[in-house]
Amino acid sequence: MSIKGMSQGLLRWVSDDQVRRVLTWDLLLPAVRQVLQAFTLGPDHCDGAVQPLRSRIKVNQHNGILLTMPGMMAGSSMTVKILTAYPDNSAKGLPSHSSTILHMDPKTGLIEAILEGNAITEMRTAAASAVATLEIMSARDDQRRGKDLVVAVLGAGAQAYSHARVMAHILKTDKVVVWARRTEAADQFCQTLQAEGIPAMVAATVQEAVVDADVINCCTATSTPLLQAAWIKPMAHINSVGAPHPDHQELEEELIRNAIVYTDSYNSAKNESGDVIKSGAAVYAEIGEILLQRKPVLTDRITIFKSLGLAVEDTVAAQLVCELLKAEENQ
Ligand SMILES: NC(=O)C1=CN([C@@H]2O[C@H](COP(=O)(O)OP(=O)(O)OC[C@H]3O[C@@H](n4cnc5c(N)ncnc54)[C@H](O)[C@@H]3O)[C@@H](O)[C@H]2O)C=CC1
Ligand SMILES: O=C([O-])C1=[NH+]CCC1
Repeated sequence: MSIKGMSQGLLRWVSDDQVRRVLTWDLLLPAVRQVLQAFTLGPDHCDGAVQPLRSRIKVNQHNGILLTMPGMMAGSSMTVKILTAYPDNSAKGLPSHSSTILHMDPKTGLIEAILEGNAITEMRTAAASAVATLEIMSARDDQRRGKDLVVAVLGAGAQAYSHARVMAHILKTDKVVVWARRTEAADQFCQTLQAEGIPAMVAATVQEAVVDADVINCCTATSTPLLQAAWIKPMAHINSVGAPHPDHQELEEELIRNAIVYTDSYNSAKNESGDVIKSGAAVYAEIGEILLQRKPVLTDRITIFKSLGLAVEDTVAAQLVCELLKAEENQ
């Protein structure tokens, strides 16, 4: 849909449904791979991304958080995402996260599009986990010897769904084990995945879900550690997307301290990740450094991708969606 806007011409309005219709993993994964590298290259490189640490307002009265996330890709596209996270909303039947992305033309500064940001947030976060997983698990190929992988997904919210879907898309798996606090939510999640042809099954406990897993996706809104070292196979890989706040944790301290820790952004990890800050764990590399071959992939222990979320992931996803919609209109 378009509306007459301040930008003289037509201002595009893009809904989450439109994003879900046009954005595919095959288009998004290479774009997110590129943006993880651009982020590591940084603002002084001609192909680099510009992204300050996001601003964060705690709404203490209502247990909420307001994040503003500006980002620019090498002078070619820029966005600001405004996102609120209100975990208590779920009990009221409201979405826990709500976001909008303003997409601007860097040549003029004019706003070209306003996008609902929920579908993009779900998909680009899962895409970043997928890029990290592929990079790390392909370095582990020897240990797997071509066997199907067991995938675990913890949580049954927006991120859990997108992570289950992207993992089934990128990995050879015959078992996706899901766990959620509420049994009905886990059952519903499992049935939805099965209907999409994903071999899902429900586990009764976190331990049961992760004990045989090669790839674990921790996608809950917990603020206290959920995942324990003793339950996890020595060569497992963990994508940890929850606990993106300095006072939240989803990983037992011993687990993250003894693992090889990758992240999307050192700056975000040291300022925003309770898992990193409270445990004092060392972060080995940004995934961008691995993709740029600045550091080797280390896999001799449990590996963790600690994801905080990059504004420039939203930038490239929004840009891609706008291009796809324009192309559709010009057909
Ligand atoms: N790293 C990143 O880029 C991003 C991270 N996030 C974070 O990922 C997490 C999940 O996000 P969404 O799926 O969008 O949220 P959601 O509200 O849709 O789902 C949250 C899930 O966690 C479960 N949960 C809540 N408290 C729990 C607890 N104490 N123990 C176990 N399970 C619990 C809920 O029952 C639900 O299944 C949140 O912490 C969110 O802030 C969200 C977007 C991007
Ligand atoms: O990057 C993102 O959009 C978010 N990270 C944590 C909550 C939302």
